[in-house]
Amino acid sequence: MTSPPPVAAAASPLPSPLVARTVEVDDPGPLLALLHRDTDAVAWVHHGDGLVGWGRAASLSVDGPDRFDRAHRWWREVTRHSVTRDEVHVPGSGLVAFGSFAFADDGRGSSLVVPEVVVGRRDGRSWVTVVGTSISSPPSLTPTDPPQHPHGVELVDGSVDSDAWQDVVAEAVRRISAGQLDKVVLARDLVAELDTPLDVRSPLRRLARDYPGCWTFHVDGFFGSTPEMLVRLERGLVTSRVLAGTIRRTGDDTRDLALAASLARSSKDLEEHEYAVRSVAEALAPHCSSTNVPDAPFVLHLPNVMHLATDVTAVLRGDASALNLVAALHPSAAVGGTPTDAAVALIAEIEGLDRGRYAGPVGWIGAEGDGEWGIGLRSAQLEDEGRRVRLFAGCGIVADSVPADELAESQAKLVPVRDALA
Ligand SMILES: C=C(O[C@H]1C=CC=C(C(=O)O)[C@@H]1O)C(=O)O
Repeated sequence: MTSPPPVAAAASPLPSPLVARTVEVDDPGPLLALLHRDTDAVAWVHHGDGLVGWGRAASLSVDGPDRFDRAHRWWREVTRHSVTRDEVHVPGSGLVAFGSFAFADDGRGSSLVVPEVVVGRRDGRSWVTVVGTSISSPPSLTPTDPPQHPHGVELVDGSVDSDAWQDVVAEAVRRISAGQLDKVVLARDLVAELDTPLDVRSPLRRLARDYPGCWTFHVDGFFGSTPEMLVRLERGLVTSRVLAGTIRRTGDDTRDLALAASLARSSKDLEEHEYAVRSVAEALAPHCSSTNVPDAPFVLHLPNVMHLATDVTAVLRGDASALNLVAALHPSAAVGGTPTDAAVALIAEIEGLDRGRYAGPVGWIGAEGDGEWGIGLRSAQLEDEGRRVRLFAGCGIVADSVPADELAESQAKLVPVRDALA
């Protein structure tokens, strides 16, 4: 397929009009197996369904406090000037953009990408969308060469070592006890040094296999498998899966059930969770009606940890897009804290980590404004052309938090990506 020149960036003129065509295809098999190495591969996969894509028909780099609004405006212009023929008409067919955004207002690396080819599957239907400046035929969809698995991986401390990180947590507990704030989420990183550049398809496949109930993603060297859905907007229905409050699994089912029950009763975890749910419900309120927030959380079982979880649902009022909702919701108290401003300021003051896109929104948006945006957790960032991978994990800190327990919890949250690189 011929590649139109990439059209770019915040300050540049709008991209030339795009032509998108979606056709239904036979089931192409595992979506991640269609990705080539060294392409602009993007992925968003959940229980085998989802979207993968490659190539760049258009893209936007956008940083700063108004990154979501600018991305929304750019996308609205791109879609307004595009011509789409969509024979499938399901969420994710037609023109879509993938994106990931920095956690912090001064963070870097936020972008939206419109791939040249997107392959999707949902509820037994599969499709391919081809995007360019003229109509092109869909490519044949066959599994590519298998990825090379990483070897010679060495894990070293990241920005703050584990002892120093416990001191940071203790400082946060002091600030909370002094009444400066109620909750703050503090993160740490580990660095994996590799002998040869990472073929990101390898950890992606492992993550999708081992964490099928999470959303396995990749955009521009940022990848992971997140259990937390910041917001999904589908035909006017808004859903958000809020997670906060964690207990590690032991691998013994009977013991894990007892731990799940203790998590559901833990006042420390319930408090942490309540802040996160409230932040989401309050952020959705101006955009939604009929918001439903269950009275009590359920326990979400993942292979490495269990979380307190609440599924918030609402009906969209007005014409907000998924990116507008992302702008309203980020950072929720699952990754920032309560109150938000005090928590974000404390993170910047004491965390000692450049989060990059960790804990920022990652997902996709369709031409009508529908989309799915997770929180970029259980995630990692490729650096030095894939010779280095930075892994991230964070924990909600409240007045009763114990630094050593938080360190152990962060280690459990690093397991998905660590194992995927093993
Ligand atoms: C910040 C992270 O997790 C959040 C989501 C679920 C549970 C959390 C917790 O119990 O602290 C965190 O709020 C992370 O995985 O890096």
